[in-house]
Amino acid sequence: MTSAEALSSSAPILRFAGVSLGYGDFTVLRGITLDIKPGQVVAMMGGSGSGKTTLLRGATGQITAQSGTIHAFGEDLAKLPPGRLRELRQRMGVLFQQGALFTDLNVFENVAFPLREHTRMPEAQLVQTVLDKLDAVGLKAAAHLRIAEISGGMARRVALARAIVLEPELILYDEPFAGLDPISLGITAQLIRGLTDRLGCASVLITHDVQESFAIADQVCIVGQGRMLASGTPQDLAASENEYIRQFINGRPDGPIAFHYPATPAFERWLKQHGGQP
Ligand SMILES: Nc1ncnc2c1ncn2[C@@H]1O[C@H](COP(=O)(O)OP(=O)(O)OP(=O)(O)O)[C@@H](O)[C@H]1O
Repeated sequence: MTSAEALSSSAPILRFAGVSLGYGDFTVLRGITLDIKPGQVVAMMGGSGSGKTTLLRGATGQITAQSGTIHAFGEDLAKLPPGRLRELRQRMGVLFQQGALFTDLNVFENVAFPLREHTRMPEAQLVQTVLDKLDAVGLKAAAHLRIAEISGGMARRVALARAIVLEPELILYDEPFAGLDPISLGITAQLIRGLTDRLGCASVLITHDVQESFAIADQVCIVGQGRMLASGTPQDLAASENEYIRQFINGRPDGPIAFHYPATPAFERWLKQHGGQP
């Protein structure tokens, strides 16, 4: 069997089937169907407020589907008792835009933190595991530094090492490239691809960066207008004739992507209460 065949035959880590997601009576996204398999890097793209973060919240079970089903590791997230959901979440690494490192701990202890919290790993093994993960992000020799002593780009990489220290099967990245200089951006993209291949995990990234994500992704999904507008390989999307996709890829300000935030039922109620004109 080739690796491509192995990939296509393996069970999905994450499966969205006809999913609607939203908050209260406001539906952000409808009809989302998506399979993410081990070893895949999937880029989630879309305009501001299109629902990318909402999709991640659905994947971690933070919000439940308004309709349809979301399975992670083969389990229906809506049917799991809270304890079981917590166990599943331990198989996911989440990297938020603000890495939120502990400023009172050094680099090493920041990465060691999840191991100390969730495992009883002997100290010698823990030291080696943490150094290995720091090595994977190129920061082994920074282990002893305080967080105040490292740069913003380094802090991102420490947060990445911490997100992978429990060897998650699914890693969710919220805008991993935001605010990085072009070199750090390329390094981070290659790191995400390399870690996905090395750990055999799946990586889902929310990103606005067309160039870097197209360079490393197996699959790109574009959300907008309350649905999944397109999904396919970077090559498929680059060749698309669809206006929205073209506008998105080329970053043009004019086109079908709306500038105005759409009115929601909650806004209509608020406006009425305040006597504003629609
Ligand atoms: N906790 C919440 N309660 C109610 N509405 C929310 C909540 N979080 C997000 N929304 C709404 O859901 C919609 C999608 O937001 P989301 O954060 O998923 O967008 P996004 O694509 O990640 O945007 P951006 O790229 O600007 O971060 C927006 O209209 C937003 O106002």
